[in-house]
Amino acid sequence: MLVLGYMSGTSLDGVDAALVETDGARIEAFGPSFLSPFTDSERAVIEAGVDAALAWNGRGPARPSFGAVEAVVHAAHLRAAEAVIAQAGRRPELIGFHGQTVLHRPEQRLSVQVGDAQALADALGIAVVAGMRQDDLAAGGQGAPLVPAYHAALASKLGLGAPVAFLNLGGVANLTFIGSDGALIAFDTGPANGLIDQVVQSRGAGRYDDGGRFAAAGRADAAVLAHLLSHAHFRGEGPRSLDRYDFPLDWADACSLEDAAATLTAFTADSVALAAAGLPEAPRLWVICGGGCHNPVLMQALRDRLGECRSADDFGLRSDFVEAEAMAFLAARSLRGLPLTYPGTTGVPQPLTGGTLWRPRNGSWLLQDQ
Ligand SMILES: Nc1ncnc2c1ncn2[C@@H]1O[C@H](COP(=O)(O)OP(=O)(O)OP(=O)(O)O)[C@@H](O)[C@H]1O
Ligand SMILES: CC(=O)N[C@H]1[C@@H]2OC[C@@H](O2)[C@@H](O)[C@@H]1O[C@H](C)C(=O)O
Repeated sequence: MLVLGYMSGTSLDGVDAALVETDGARIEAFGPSFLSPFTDSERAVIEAGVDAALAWNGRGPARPSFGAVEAVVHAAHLRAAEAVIAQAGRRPELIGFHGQTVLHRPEQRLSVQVGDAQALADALGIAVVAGMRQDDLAAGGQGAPLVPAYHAALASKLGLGAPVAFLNLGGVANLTFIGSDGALIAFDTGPANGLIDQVVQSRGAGRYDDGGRFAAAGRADAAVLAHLLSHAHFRGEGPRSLDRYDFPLDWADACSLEDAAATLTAFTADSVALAAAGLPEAPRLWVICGGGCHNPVLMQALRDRLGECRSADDFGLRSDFVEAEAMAFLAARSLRGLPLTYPGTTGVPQPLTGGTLWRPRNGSWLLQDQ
């Protein structure tokens, strides 16, 4: 069936939408994709929601209202749907909806994605699967990362020999390892671009380190790097999944933009290398997805530490839409009751399905037999 997957990631650039033809077991074909960018005022609304969520932190006083964020998220998803449906000339039968993460606190069994799945189903007249992190958290998993099942399906579709790793470089970096015995291991390795973006934005120098030009002109500060790498996460004491806001940035005020960018680029690469060192086998190939694969300085830093690293685009994939495609694939799995998460991915005790199905109250429900 044709499924529309959505992802609005932690970098707050916009909503990614991608169509995938899938039965939830195999990827049959890729349909059109579209990034619906947030306007500056929409992004400001989401940032205010993230700030409110961080101040609340999952503990009293009362949970803040995310109504304004919900409205912005909803509008951007409708724009994205309109674009991909027009390109495909066909309507999807199902939607996988992630929503906008404003807070991720797995130790409190809490991960907050803002969005109104019922409103989306009603507006588009298409059934929506949402809340794919929630059953996993309730069962003692981390609720993230969710994409490994899709990475495994991609590895199989492309015939990539194991051991192989996928690395997503968004705000946070998450890795999926597929071992030669078929083992699936996944976790967030540390930051990817989120901290770099924060420093660049705080200096009024754009939204991100375009092409890695600031990092290329700076020098990594070894003392700061050692301090950052002493974080509990890298001693295996932290959770397997991270929030974009989990690492300190106070030190950056004392650095030039270039040196801060160089230090943070090295931090991302070093934290992936630390994760790689703990894997049961060294991957013979790293497939890199997410916005970070457009940063040649970061890609070179990874190659220096890991060996063969290739952008997902080199395999005919769409590096910027892998997460959105994954949400489509997972929605189809959810509908069939197939596992979304595994002990080796989120730490859930057994392979577990998840997600809630929201049928449109006013439109045609195309999957009536399910
Ligand atoms: N040309 C480029 N040069 C350098 N960095 C880039 C470039 N293009 C994108 N990026 C980086 O990629 C980021 C966006 O990546 P992506 O869209 O994968 O993140 P996300 O999906 O929002 O985050 P997450 O996966 O953590 O939820 C940008 O914020 C920027 O840091
Ligand atoms: C809570 C949350 O939204 N986490 C994101 C974020 O972005 C990258 C990394 O951190 C990953 O854990 C996750 O997204 C993808 C889709 C995942 O769950 O696999």
